[in-house]
Amino acid sequence: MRVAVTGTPGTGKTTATERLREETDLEVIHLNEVLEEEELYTEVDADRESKIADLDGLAAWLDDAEDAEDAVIESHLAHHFEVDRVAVLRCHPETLEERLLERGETEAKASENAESEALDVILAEAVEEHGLESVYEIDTTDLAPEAVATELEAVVAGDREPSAGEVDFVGYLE
Ligand SMILES: Nc1ncnc2c1ncn2[C@@H]1O[C@H](COP(=O)(O)OP(=O)(O)OP(=O)(O)O)[C@@H](O)[C@H]1O
Repeated sequence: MRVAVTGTPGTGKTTATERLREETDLEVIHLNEVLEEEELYTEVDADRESKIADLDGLAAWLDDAEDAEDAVIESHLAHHFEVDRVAVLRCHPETLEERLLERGETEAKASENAESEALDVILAEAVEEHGLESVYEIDTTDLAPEAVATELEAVVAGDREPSAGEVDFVGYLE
């Protein structure tokens, strides 16, 4: 079973999957680390000061990595790969913005991500690529990282029903 954990930056993917790694025997792969270690990026986007992932390179790396067969793949890009289930972490845009500013991101990056979260961008991509029956939304706004990890464990174990479209932050944009 390969499960993607995706979501807008700041929804808490890294934090929750680290808890998952500590508390269970699940294999957790942080794609950001793979991208850095294997230099799987095509160019550096100067304006945003971020690297552009080489999606084909990452897909090939996942195909070859023995421990990636049965694993939790964490990244805001994780839903672009071959996986059995997709957990989409969500967070109210205002809370998301606060989390990102606290983490030291710029105002521009924080508000851009808050808007993208309000527009369900990653959820829509996940549903388009994997279908409603494979997507599980987890609203992390009022959940501690341990509780998010518990929800993720339930997704992996098959103890949760697929859910997409239950979280609605569109009012934030009005
Ligand atoms: N459940 C939570 N409740 C409150 N704060 C959280 C929660 N999860 C993470 N945070 C905080 O929010 C910030 C973003 O978390 P984290 O880095 O895990 O997000 P991410 O989704 O992995 O982001 P990125 O895609 O940029 O790697 C961190 O400062 C973290 O401490």
